[in-house]
Amino acid sequence: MNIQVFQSKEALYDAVAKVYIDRLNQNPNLTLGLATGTTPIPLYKKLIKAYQEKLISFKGVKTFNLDEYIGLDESHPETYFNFMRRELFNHVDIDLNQTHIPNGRIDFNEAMKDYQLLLQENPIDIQLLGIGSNGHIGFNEPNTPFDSKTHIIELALKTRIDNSRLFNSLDEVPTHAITMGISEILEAKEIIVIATGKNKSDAVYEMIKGPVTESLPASILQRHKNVMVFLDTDAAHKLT
Ligand SMILES: O=P(O)(O)OC[C@H]1O[C@](O)(CO)[C@@H](O)[C@@H]1O
Repeated sequence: MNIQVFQSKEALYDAVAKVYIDRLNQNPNLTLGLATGTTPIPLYKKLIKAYQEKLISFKGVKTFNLDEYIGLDESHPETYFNFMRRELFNHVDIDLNQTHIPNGRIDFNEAMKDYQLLLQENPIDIQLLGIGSNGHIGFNEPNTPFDSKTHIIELALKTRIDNSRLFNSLDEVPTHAITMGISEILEAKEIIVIATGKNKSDAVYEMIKGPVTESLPASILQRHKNVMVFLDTDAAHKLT
């Protein structure tokens, strides 16, 4: 793992954005694995700015998101479908037909099989990951098998509590989600993990220094050959 710690979030997100700008200039037809949550928002803002400054284009880019809630109305602002349009897709020149998000509103078996097949056919060049405070990646909660493919998961109470800040109440946070599986995440040629804030420091420590165990899903990243981890000093504070 290549681990970088930054004194400011500004410097951290500038560094991550630079990686994307460089990679997109090398290959304008990248297949990107994208993430939601609070963590990637500053990166998406920087990529929108880079697009506006004509440093990058998304015309040839394909995207695959990690996950989607189950049970939210399609007009709900917290569906990851709506999140991605609001935070990135509506502001750049991406072809929306080339953007993919697991579908939380159709028959579960169909949704899982469709996404598994799509991922098999479209190898991901760079997978972006945040990390849950319990070590989840995508919505692969603790004790998800490392060999899992896209599946339906019951969200951990910790995750629902963490994410309740974005809803009116804990009751409104969905109990289930559809998520890319861990084995599919590991297929990406390159993985970029971003973590900021003290509430991620335990999970970050276990991801990097802990044993590789299904009880801390992000620990499997120790076995991937090409992982870059971008941390602020709060998220990194247990490491030294
Ligand atoms: O970035 P946040 O909001 O702390 O969320 C952590 C992780 O949990 C998820 O929301 C679940 O996939 C990820 O998208 C995110 O990386």
